Amino acid sequence: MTENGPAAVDAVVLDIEGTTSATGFVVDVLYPYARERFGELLASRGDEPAVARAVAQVRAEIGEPDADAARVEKVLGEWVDADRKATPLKALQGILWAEGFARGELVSHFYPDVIPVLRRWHADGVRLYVYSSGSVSAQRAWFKYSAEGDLLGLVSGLYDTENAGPKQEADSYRAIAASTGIDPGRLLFLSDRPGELDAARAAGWRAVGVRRAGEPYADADFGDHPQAAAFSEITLAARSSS
Ligand SMILES: CSCCC(=O)C(=O)COP(=O)(O)O
Ligand SMILES: [Mg+2]
Repeated sequence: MTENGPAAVDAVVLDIEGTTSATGFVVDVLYPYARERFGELLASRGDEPAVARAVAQVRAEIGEPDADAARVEKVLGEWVDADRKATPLKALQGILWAEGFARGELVSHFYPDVIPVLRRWHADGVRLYVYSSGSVSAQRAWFKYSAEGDLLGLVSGLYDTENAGPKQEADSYRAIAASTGIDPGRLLFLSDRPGELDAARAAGWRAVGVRRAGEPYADADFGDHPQAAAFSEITLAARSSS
């Protein structure tokens, strides 16, 4: 499909799960990796500022200010089972995943069509950003430890629900646009979830639904959003210096 908006695209903002990468990998590999390590993290590293902060957020969210480590671990497990994109869960997962990637125990997954297109867009001067429910720390590791090596040089910035806000709210996209300094109409968001596409468009962005066979949202109603089954189907309008 061709992205035929009124102006050229200056930057593409990428969702990860279901868009650049397989949900199956996240659910079957990453989730168990973190889940097996929550107990040890909470028991032995609870004083680390990032851990303590996330634990406080979990306690606040469940309305149990005195919840002990075992109770917090149980809640985290329930959130994983429900695939809740809760910010403190993502923060704790991100700590463990980043360490696993750095140790060589994890290698990120990208669909085969993605990296060649990201390299081409980057070479063409299109800026690339990430906006995922996965924490910034997890995103950094995801792009650094891919099967094709370190891809962080392609990426100009990383956004998550902590620094930008929930992915189904237009204000989050307004905040990202302001942070990048790019006109919203020249930002293109790629995502597998119609609710995220709706929010981006409500903020004045362009949006394309990435609808990959076998992904959980492949059969969802994408309304009138343009759609693509792979990045190779997305052609950005020619850019000019004006
Ligand atoms: C490296 S991000 C790990 C994936 C994850 O936990 C997640 O929630 C991704 O959700 P997305 O917003 O990218 O669909
Ligand atoms: Mg997604």
